[in-house]
Parts: sequence; structure tokens; C-alpha cells
Amino acid sequence: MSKSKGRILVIDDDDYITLSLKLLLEEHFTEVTTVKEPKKIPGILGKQSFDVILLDMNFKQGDTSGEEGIYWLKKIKEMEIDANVILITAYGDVNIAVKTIKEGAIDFVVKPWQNEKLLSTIHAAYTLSQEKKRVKHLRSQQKILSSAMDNQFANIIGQSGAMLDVFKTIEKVAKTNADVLILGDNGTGKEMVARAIHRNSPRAEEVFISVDMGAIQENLFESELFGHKKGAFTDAREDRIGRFEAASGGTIFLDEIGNLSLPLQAKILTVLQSRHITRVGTNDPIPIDVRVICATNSSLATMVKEKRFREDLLYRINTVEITLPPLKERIEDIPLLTEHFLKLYCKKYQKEHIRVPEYVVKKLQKYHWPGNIRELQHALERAVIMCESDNLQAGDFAFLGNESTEEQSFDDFNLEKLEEWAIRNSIKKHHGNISHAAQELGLSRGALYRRMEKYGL
Ligand SMILES: Nc1ncnc2c1ncn2[C@@H]1O[C@H](COP(=O)(O)OP(=O)(O)OP(=O)(O)O)[C@@H](O)[C@H]1O
Repeated sequence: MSKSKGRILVIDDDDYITLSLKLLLEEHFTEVTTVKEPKKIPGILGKQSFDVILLDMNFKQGDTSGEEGIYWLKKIKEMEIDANVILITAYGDVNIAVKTIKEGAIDFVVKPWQNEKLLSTIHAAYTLSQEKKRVKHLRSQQKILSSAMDNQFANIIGQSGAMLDVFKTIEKVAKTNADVLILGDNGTGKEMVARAIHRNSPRAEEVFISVDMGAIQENLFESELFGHKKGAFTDAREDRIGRFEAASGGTIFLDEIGNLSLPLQAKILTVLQSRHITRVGTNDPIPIDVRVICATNSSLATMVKEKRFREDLLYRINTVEITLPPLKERIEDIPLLTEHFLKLYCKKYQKEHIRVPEYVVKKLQKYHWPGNIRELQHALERAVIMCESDNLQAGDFAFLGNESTEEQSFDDFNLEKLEEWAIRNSIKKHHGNISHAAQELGLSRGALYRRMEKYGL
């Protein structure tokens, strides 16, 4: 039998016991350390880490109370180490056994032991300590990932009336466990708002699981969301938990809920009503403790009228509704958002000197933004990458560039219109280079900027 990589610590004052345990355990584990005096425990645990600790219960001659073992068990637990403790004694008193388990030992072995039994107890403790380590590792990974995701979603920018209302609602609803439905077109920030609710809720330390309901294949839906048992279907090679169980204690974000077919809507409704899931291939309902936030870009009210969305499901998920207006309806947020993304991408691409002139911001405010904030974000990223001067130009935004390429023919000779036409075309001719355009127009750069601002160029 191959050895486990486990590190075992044996603490017993009896030389015969420590020696025989060392000989036995060294055949099965890579490292076995023995200690005779319990007062050395803090020192050794401070320096080395172990998977399993075998701790004697009585160290003083004639003592059979087990108090000393329990004292040292408490000390070990206080050190918050990963090792699992098994107590070992010559006196198999049930009361003591119960007390030790209560204090955090994972098992209790009576001397004289049977080798097979002792080994299987230690192997179980070792496996458990490996699992504990894995969970700890996954938790810390999850914390890092969540905080990276949260940072990405940390700053919800907005000062428009609509966004100030959204901020107020987030603040009120975050503290509760109420189900929230977030409505809005693509790229308006629905997931960002969902994350903000989670981050400000009592569940903030737990996971936030986002599920794109439109992206899950219909035949895998139940297995993805509720999990499955090994063998439940051809590809179910092992037991797997679903997204609801994975979100346990935290928040589940059901994005694009409007894309669910009617039969799947019925399945989700059952889970939301009963707060239980049943893994595919089993009959055992498992309770779930998750906060549910849904989002969609569809009008669920219209879908209900057209019998494409269940009315009872809508009333189940919309305890609180938050609507995010499209960007073109909150153009007062565009300057702030532009500044925010500019800063972000200037830093990312190490072009920290780039600015956006007022006239470009005005043009951005006139654009209709079908892709909303996501489109603005990508447009700024692209513009920062492409920009060759210190100032972003309308031409750095492909869609604005096109608008300014319209040829204009004049049959009226209004001077202001002619001036605007000359400035627009000169900037275009010089590919957005303001210095060159100013030179050609016979203006200083400052004078050109003032005119560009006047004409909203
Ligand atoms: N108010 C905001 N402030 C700053 N960034 C925002 C804001 N709203 C959205 N964003 C950014 O826009 C992008 C899209 O946001 P998000 O994914 O939350 O939108 P969505 O409505 O969930 O989109 P979809 O419907 O396509 O899933 C993200 O990168 C997000 O960081």
C-alpha cells in the first residue's frame, strides 16, 4: 500500500506507546513526529504543520480524569490550525468521549487499539484535513475572485435623477432579503446594480453567483441549476452541485430571466416558492438559503399579456423593481462616465496625458448609444488605444466620425454656418489634429477650441 503524504503528530508520555505508534504509522504516512511532554505542543505547532494529531488524555501518573487531555485539546483548537485531533486513552469512558468531541476532537480511540481500526480512523482524519485545506483554499480563491469582480463593479457612476433614485433603492433593499427584479436594456448596468445590492447586504462575505439563463441549454437546465447525482444521465460521471447550491448563503443573480421557456419558468417558480432544490437523479429535496436577484431586458409585463411569461413567476421575483433607463435618457451621466472610463483606460494603456475636449463630450451626448454604457466603455477603450494626440477627437470614435463626414453644400452664406463648416472640414482634413487645423484656419488652438465648443464639434 502506498504511503499517504500525511504528517502525523503523536503526543503521549509513554515511551512504549510513542515508539509502537511511530513504527506502525511510518509505514503509512510520510512524516511521524512524537512528543512526550504536552507543554511542548504550542512550540511545535507554531513551527510545523500537521494533518492529524494523536493526543493522549492523561499525562500525570494515576490520573484518569482526562482533564489534561481536554485542556491541551482546547489549547490546540485555540491555535486555529488545520490538523484534526484524535484523543487516545486507556479509559474508555463515554462521558469523556462525548466531552472531547464537543471540544472539537474528531474521534476517540481506546488503548489497547486494534491496528486496522486505528489506521482507518487516522486515514479518515487525514482525508478530512485535506478536504478542510481544499475548502480553505477555495474560499480564499473565491474571496480574491469576488473582490476582483466587485472592484470591476465597485463604482456605479451616475448623477442623473434616475441614477440617484437607483442608488436610494439599492441602499434600502440591500439590507433586506427581498427578491429584486432589475429591468433595463443591454449594457445599462443591471449586473453592476445586482452586485452592488449583494455587496451592501448582510451576505456580502458570501458568494455572488451570476447565471445567464439564456445561455443554458434547455436539456441541461435542471442539472446546471439544481445539480445531479452520478449516473443520472449519460454524461453525469460524478455527483455535482448546481448553481443554487453553490450560491448557498449568498446571492444568485438570474440574468436574462425573460429568455426562459414556459416549462423552465415553472421549474424555477417551484424552487423559488419551496426554497428547496432536488438534484437530478434523486428524490431528496435540499433546502437552499439564497437571495434571488433577477434581471431582464424584456418587458415582462408585455410578455405576461402575451402569455409568454408566467404571471405568478413575475409576482414572485418582483418584490422590488429597479429600472435602469437607457443611456440616451440620462445624458447628464455621460461626462462623468466618459471621465471614469478615460481614467481607467489611460492607466491601462499607459497614456495618462490624454484628455477629452468639451466639444467631444457634447458630441458623445448627442449620440443615441444603442449599446448603452457598455458601448460607451468600449468606445473609450478603442479611442484611447487609437488616439495619437493629447486630446481625443470626434474622429477617434468611429460612429461620430461617420456623422461628421456628411458633405455639406452651401447655398446660404450665413457666416456662422460657413465658419462651422470650415472648422469641421479642416479638422477632418487634418485627421483631428487641432494644431494643424488651427494653423490652416489662422486661429490659435485656444480660439479654435472655443469655436468648436460653440458649434458643439
Ligand atoms: N453606472 C455605471 N457606472 C460605471 N460603469 C457602468 C455603469 N453601468 C454599467 N457600467 C459598465 O458597463 C458594462 C455593462 O454593465 P452590466 O454588465 O452591468 O450591464 P447589463 O445591463 O447587465 O448588461 P447585459 O444586459 O448585456 O447583461 C460593465 O462593464 C459595467 O462595468
